[in-house]
Amino acid sequence: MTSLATATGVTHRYGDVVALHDVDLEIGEAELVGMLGPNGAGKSTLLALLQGLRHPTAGTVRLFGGDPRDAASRLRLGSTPQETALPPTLRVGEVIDFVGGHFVDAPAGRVPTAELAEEFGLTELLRRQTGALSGGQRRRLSVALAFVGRPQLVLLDEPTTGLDVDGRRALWEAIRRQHDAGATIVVTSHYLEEIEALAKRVVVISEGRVVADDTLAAVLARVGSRWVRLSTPDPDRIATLPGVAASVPDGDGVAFSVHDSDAFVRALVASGLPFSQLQVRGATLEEAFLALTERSAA
Ligand SMILES: Nc1ncnc2c1ncn2[C@@H]1O[C@H](COP(=O)(O)OP(=O)(O)OP(=O)(O)O)[C@@H](O)[C@H]1O
Repeated sequence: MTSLATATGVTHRYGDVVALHDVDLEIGEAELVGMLGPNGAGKSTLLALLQGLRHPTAGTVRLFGGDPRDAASRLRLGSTPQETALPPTLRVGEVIDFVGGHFVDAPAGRVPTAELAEEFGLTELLRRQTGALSGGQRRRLSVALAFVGRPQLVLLDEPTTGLDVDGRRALWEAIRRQHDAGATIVVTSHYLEEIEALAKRVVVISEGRVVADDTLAAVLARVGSRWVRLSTPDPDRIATLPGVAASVPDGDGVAFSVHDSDAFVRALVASGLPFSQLQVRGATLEEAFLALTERSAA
């Protein structure tokens, strides 16, 4: 795997606040990495270090093999911070031209304005001043700008915050297309379904530490429990079967949290207790996220 960005033994302090503590992270070519963590976990700080906006208190950060503070190391990097200020009197097309102008001599050149606008659903807005855009339209433009220099690595900090459901899905599609076309992407989000929809690898950060870094499937499997949902007139007796950790009402049925769903189903059948419409499912990313972040905070 070719490494595009690495953090090795990185600690970052803001005065007394330790925002990151001994973090290791490697972003390889062609990855689409989802970064999750509660508010204040350290995600934005890590992205700021990877793009040379901050320098670690301890440890090493490399971008394309160089120091991210050197402009030359950042030529193949695109990013959208959590908040962007756009010049309000410039038109959308002018802003794209302006930012794109920085990349005309970049190794891969720049994406033509019309093409970028088409990709991010901005074509109808090219002549509109950015001050007259809605919050969602501004966000779409900010994300589009990250891609104007045909970057090899793109860091997106909460790209879809403030977008409605359609806007969010449209942006996911655009991000996926950019990834399929070769871009390596790191995306932070508070929307777990966004990470589930986009990411192949999930990095969970809690209180400045990486508490999970694995494939989405492996992170889900880290939560050892499964849910067995069924309809029954006798939920209380089923809840006393061996291996049941919890039971909660679920629609017109009951969901039982168990560690070994096969053993539970065998015990259920052997018990002779009545049931119907049995379904088994694994943990959701939300459950995995809560379990991982609670465990690290404990
Ligand atoms: N400029 C700063 N000065 C002082 N403390 C800061 C600064 N920036 C961040 N912090 C602190 O560092 C910690 C990590 O913040 P960071 O913004 O990296 O978290 P985050 O995971 O991106 O959070 P969120 O999901 O809320 O955006 C927090 O405790 C935050 O208050």
